[in-house]
Amino acid sequence: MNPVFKEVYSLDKKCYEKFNLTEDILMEHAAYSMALEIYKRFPKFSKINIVAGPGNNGADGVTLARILHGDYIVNLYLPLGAKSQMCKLQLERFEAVGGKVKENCESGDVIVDALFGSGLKRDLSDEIAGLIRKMNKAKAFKIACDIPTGIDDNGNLRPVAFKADITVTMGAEKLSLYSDAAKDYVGEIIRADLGVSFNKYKGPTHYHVWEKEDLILPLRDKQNAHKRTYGHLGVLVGEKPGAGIMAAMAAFNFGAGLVSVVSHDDKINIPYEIMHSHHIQGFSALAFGMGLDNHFDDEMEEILKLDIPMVIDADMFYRSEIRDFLSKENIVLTPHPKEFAALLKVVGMGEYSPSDVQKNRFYLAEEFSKKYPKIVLLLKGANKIIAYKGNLHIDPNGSVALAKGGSGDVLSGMIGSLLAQGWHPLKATIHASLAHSIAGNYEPNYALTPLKLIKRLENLA
Ligand SMILES: NC(=O)C1=CN([C@@H]2O[C@H](COP(=O)(O)OP(=O)(O)OC[C@H]3O[C@@H](n4cnc5c(N)ncnc54)[C@H](O)[C@@H]3O)[C@@H](O)[C@H]2O)[C@@H](O)CC1
Ligand SMILES: Nc1ncnc2c1ncn2[C@@H]1O[C@H](COP(=O)(O)OP(=O)(O)O)[C@@H](O)[C@H]1O
Ligand SMILES: [K+]
Repeated sequence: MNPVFKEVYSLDKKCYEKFNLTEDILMEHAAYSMALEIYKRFPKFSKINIVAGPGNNGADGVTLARILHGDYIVNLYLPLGAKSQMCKLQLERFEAVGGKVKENCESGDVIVDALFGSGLKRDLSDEIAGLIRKMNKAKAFKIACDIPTGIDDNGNLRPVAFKADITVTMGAEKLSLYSDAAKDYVGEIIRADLGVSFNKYKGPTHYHVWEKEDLILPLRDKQNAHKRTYGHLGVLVGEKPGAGIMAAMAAFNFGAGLVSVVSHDDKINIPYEIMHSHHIQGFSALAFGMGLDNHFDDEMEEILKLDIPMVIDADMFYRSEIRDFLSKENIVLTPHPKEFAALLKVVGMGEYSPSDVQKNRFYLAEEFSKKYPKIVLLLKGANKIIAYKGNLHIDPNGSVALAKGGSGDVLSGMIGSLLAQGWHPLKATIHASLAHSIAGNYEPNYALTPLKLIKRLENLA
């Protein structure tokens, strides 16, 4: 688990004021970290193109040009000139070691984007947007300095962005690098430490990114147990029975001792290992909403009174009864962006389109979580966001192979399974999410199906 930050200006400031470091020292470390990535990957005298902007992101790029000059063929291009004091100073130093600024972005083995970083304030001009498109088309290894140019503080594109193979991010990882929109642009994210240990540099934060290595599986650690030791999940099945049945199958494969589907349809076809119940009593956790439509409306009051953990999904976010569940303990909600927009409307938090939700994922998840601190919210997407008590936990480990009908039903079943096994709702949601993401990394990436995904839960240990 790694802390991430909305901004690092305050952390840089601490370096100057508390640790008596200077901008020059921080910048030297920033540039040297990029140089190391080039030394590691490319032989001497490879051709390195550095496109630098007018501010301190550009200054990082010019510093890199000076470090590499003599070992590599360095082409430094400054389409907007040098404006900040540091950028001008670094340019003098580059020229002092014999470097010459080029008139154009040339072809080469590496392109470094040091145009704009955390100072990007408005949409890029047509000229710079065109330059970035050209850089993206080049057949070169692409390095973004701090943040790929064009990605703003919220992780949105303005209106294009540099498509990096690696992003060397300065001081600490920024939240904006983990938006869904940024996922196709950041490449591998590498943190550069700026002259002090990260443990000294970092500060308190509400944002954390979870890594594959953090996964905890529901491995059984004793022999003296029986099926009820591992809980009994009930899954309500309604209009589209497949959704609930897949959730039930996922829950059984992820360790629940017993799984029942609750359905009023006597002819429903369910796998042999899953039980069929007509009643909503007797479970240690409940999962519902997937394919439910308006079924179980007569029983909703009885469901509300149950004192067991619940994972609620899909169709429930369009129903006004959802409001009653938000003051309960041990509730997990798993909307995708369109369902989250519906939920925000139902609870009176505003009218948003799914694309508004995507543009403001972090903000809206955080606001919802502050308003409903008892609820664990999992907002689905390319990078899943799990919000609890105003803190955001991000799971960026999933792949596009999961973009298939039924993937979300499997996730709800997995969360329900851990809830039934007695896990705290936050822990259940984070680790079900990680397991779902890891199992969802499948090649070829068009061929994953929910049943394969469920089967792959067997190979995570
Ligand atoms: N302590 C520091 O200040 C450090 C800064 N570092 C680097 O400095 C960067 C931040 O530097 P700055 O604050 O100078 O910001 P940037 O270099 O990202 O951009 C600032 C400049 O771009 C202009 N600008 C903003 N949006 C524009 C647009 N759409 N079109 C044209 N011009 C635009 C601004 O007016 C300003 O001149 C970081 O991303 C990082 O790379 C690192 O060297 C580490 C230390
Ligand atoms: N591009 C993607 N990259 C990573 N994960 C994805 C991507 N698209 C979808 N997912 C994941 O797949 C699941 C899809 O859920 P959902 O949209 O509810 O599907 P369904 O309702 O059909 O089961 C979510 O967990 C989501 O985070
Ligand atoms: K950049």
